[in-house]
Amino acid sequence: MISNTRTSLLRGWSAVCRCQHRNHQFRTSSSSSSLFPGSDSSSAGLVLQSDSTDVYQNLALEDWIDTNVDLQKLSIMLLWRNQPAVVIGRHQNPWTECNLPAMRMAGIPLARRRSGGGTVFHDLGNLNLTFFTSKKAYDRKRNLKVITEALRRVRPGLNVQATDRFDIILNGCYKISGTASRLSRRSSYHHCTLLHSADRSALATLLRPSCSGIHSNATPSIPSPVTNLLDHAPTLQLGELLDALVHQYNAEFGFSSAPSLINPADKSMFPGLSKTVTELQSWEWRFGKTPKFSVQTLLELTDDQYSAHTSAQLHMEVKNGLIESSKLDVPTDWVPQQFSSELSAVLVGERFCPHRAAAALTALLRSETREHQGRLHNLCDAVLSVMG
Ligand SMILES: Nc1ncnc2c1ncn2[C@@H]1O[C@H](COP(=O)(O)OC(=O)CCCC[C@@H]2CCSS2)[C@@H](O)[C@H]1O
Repeated sequence: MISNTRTSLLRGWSAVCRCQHRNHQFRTSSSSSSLFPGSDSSSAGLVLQSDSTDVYQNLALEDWIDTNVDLQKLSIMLLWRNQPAVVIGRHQNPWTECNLPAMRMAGIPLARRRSGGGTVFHDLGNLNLTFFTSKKAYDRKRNLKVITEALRRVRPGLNVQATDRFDIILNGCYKISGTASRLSRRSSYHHCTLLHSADRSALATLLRPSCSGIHSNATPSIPSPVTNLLDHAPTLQLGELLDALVHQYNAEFGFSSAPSLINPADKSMFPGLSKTVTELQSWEWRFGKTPKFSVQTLLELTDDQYSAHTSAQLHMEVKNGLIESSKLDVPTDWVPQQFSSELSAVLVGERFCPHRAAAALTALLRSETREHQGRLHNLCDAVLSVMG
């Protein structure tokens, strides 16, 4: 087992070496021992840049490095960007954190990362930086200093500061960077965002709750006013920013690494990574990992045929993303009591997901007489709308 991991690790990283040499980007030698210094050598630093913009591949790449690379003597700064995506923290509830219907409509994926903390929006105007070190060398303040110093270097007029909660703010109040981290037994990574030119209106639209009435102790996000660097430094191109970050990382830690472009989809370089991608994409990870929660909400019901309306009370318990119990109180003069009970019963065991639940309800509706169809459909729609 150990030798397998080690073999693939060496294979993977000598491939990084090969790629560096082909591009003449690296000054160091191509032997894997220079990438994995022995116990007597001093620590080394690498700068990597992912050429993927797929959120799952990039999160899996972080995971791969964290598990497969010996970070005791090697620090890495990984730079990466994603196509539009919403990234929630490990212990968060996607239904309270993001606008799932709007994301579905726009084809924007939801990703759950391994680290804790709040929900952020990514697109190509948002740069992500991951700082990998040994647990001993873990130092978020110093990593953020790399960013603030790099910004001051390229645009001395920018007023940027790291805060006590490891955000970076501009002009004393606008957030440009958010932080999260993951510590394992011996290694650590600290990752953060940097808003260069992200779509702020998409950010505001997508980071809204999908439904109200959810009670849980999932980690809530801490919303802040955000801004883009480009709005304050209109000539600051991403390339210039990247160069400054690489320069400052090397200067801060005494390294001399030029960035290497890596492709997380390269199976020979990152064996096993695609399995993590599949896991990160799964419903079970993205939604099923949500801490247990309950929904208690009022449903507004209408009957267009008779211009009538009423309200119903819905109470659900959701565990591992699955409806564990459901209780629906609808006035009995609105729909027969039996239908509300059957509706609740049919949902138990289903995913708290409008598609799955809709399939279950369609079968139930088919078995009903035409008499109440309008109201029954409306009731089912109201229940489904709660699921985002
Ligand atoms: N991209 C981005 N950058 C900075 N701030 C953001 C961003 N998107 C949203 N926000 C704002 O931050 C809050 C959430 O703040 P909160 O402090 O709750 O959470 C975070 O900051 C988490 C940062 C995670 C960084 C990881 C690095 C690589 S993968 S994701 C949100 O409601 C918005 O107001």
